[in-house]
Amino acid sequence: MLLRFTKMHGLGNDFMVIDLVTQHARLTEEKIKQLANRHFGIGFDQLLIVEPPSKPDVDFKYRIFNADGSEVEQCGNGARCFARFVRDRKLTSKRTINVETQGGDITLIVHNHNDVEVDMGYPILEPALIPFHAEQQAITYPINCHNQTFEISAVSMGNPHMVLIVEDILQAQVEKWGPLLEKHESFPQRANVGFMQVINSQQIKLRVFERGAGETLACGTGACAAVVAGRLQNLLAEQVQVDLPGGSLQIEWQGSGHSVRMIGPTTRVFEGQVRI
Ligand SMILES: N[C@H](CCC[C@H](N)C(=O)O)C(=O)O
Repeated sequence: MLLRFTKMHGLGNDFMVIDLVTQHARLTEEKIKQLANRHFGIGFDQLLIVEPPSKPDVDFKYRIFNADGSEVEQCGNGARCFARFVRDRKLTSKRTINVETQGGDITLIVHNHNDVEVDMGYPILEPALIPFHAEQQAITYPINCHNQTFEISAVSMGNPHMVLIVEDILQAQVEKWGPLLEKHESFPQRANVGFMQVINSQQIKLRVFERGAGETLACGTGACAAVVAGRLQNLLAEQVQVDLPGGSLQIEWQGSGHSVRMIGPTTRVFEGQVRI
């Protein structure tokens, strides 16, 4: 069968977006990995799937699969593209869209044709819920990896993140430590690994080695997790500009008891059809 899709990105974190509201298909893990392949398939960091809601009070179900085929709980850059997609495809005319994800319900607010704001929900710091092997909240917490000790912060935005502070983002050995830390045994469901350089209390630079996708040009949940980790170490203000290799996101977190809000752009690259 032929499946329609849209190729999109959020600051270079790129997605294949499929509407399974008006189309029907069952995609296996193997098929997803094939579609993700940048030489033999469409190529993407994540596959985003739009499904009808499975409960009241939400407009859609939002499912996310990494390039390695693993289904995951949350994708921040993808959430912005999701909002643009469902409006462009006339699946809704709403500007405030509630979606359910495995990582919890989030609210998407379409301000204009480009920028979308996302209420990403509350950060999760309880180790058992991240999940992370520690007795208490891990801000910061020493972990050993191949005889090197890292002071990390463990934060979930519905998906697990570890955040570590570096002096110079350009000197950070992301390609060496990213794959090792992603699979560190203290994160039983693996982790997204954020390397954060604090420029000042309102600006950071961030690189993220993503679980199941490798280093991406941007990571929305990673930006949220980094701001939470920085604020809890009294390094950051409530509103932070997060400079990623693909561009900048505005993140706001007023502190515990508040959800994390993200604003950033969305880009539609092309429409396509693929035989599956
Ligand atoms: N790799 C992530 C999912 C995608 C997150 C990222 N692309 C974002 O914008 O939040 C994970 O395995 O939890």
